[in-house]
Amino acid sequence: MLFHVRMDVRLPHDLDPQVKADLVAREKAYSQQLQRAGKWPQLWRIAGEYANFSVFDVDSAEELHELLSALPLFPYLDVEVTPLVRHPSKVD
Ligand SMILES: O=C(O)C[C@H]1C=CC(=O)O1
Repeated sequence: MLFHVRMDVRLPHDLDPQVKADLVAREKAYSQQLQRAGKWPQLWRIAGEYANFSVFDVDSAEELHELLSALPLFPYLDVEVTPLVRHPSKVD
């Protein structure tokens, strides 16, 4: 199942810089682990925003929820999920 996910990162302005650096480093490592596993095949920065458009390829909505909830930045993310289905006009 494919899901389009928009994540807006909302880190507090007064967050300790060391805590922020650690969170971002752990987020990067976790996201790259999921990308290598094929679970997170698309990751794009939205130009001019601290936000991304992603596509997740997972077995279920429950799995997507598990993966997203485990993101180190999850407490600081606004997340919008859109389930995707194949378009009838899509050429293979
Ligand atoms: O920066 C972001 O968009 C948030 C998040 C998504 C992947 C990652 O490494 O950080």
